[in-house]
Amino acid sequence: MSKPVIVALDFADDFECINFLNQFPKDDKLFLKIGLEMFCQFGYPFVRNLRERGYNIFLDLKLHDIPNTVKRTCEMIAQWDVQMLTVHATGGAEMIEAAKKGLDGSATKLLAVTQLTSLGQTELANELQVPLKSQDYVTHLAKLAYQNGADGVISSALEVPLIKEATSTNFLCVTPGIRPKSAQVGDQKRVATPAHARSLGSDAIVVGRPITQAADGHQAYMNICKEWNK
Ligand SMILES: O=C(O)c1cc(=O)[nH]c(=O)n1[C@@H]1O[C@H](COP(=O)(O)O)[C@@H](O)[C@H]1O
Repeated sequence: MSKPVIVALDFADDFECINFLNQFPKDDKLFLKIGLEMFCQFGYPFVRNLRERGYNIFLDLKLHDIPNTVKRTCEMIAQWDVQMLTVHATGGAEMIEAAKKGLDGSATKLLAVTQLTSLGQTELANELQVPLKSQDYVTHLAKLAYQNGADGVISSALEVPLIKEATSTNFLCVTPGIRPKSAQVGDQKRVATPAHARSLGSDAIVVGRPITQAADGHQAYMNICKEWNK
């Protein structure tokens, strides 16, 4: 699969979401992220519906619980034929390993969220009381995820070269916090443009509002793809 631009479907209702998708040509097999907002409202039937329409799905549930609970949840999700699933790396080694075991036999890639892109160095130090530089914390969590069977991580694009060096070039780095030059940064702290993310070695970028809230979502998507694939 070529390196995808994953569109984060953070919509308040499914009608708005389907209208958004209808702007795209039918044969444009998008990679879509279903996150907590839509999953909490529409659940598995919504995931199944989009899979049946031929979209690739990144199910972003950011699981974070005791190993047994996460394993059993992953066993269920393993039946859903989604391409990617997230857990929080801070759930620890045993939890990551349990998640991977739960997905056993499926093609679903397990991605561990490191430091959310909405958290910067100040929040890490003051709120979370983590006495590390952001890049070291992210790299540490990526190594933990790698050593315990995850297929990759979610990080900002800025940490990708360090993660690849500390793990493997094949360890997937999927990066949200993407903002084209003209876009508003909003609640994101560690951001990069599509072109910068590409040059840093991201395997896929996740983009929400710069596409979903654009006046012409399809055009915004095309512009980002063009910059990403340059
Ligand atoms: O796991 C994620 O996808 C995620 C992790 C992270 O660290 N930062 C982050 O922004 N995300 C998700 O990526 C998307 C980014 O959306 P925009 O900020 O609108 O582009 C949202 O759906 C977030 O839930």
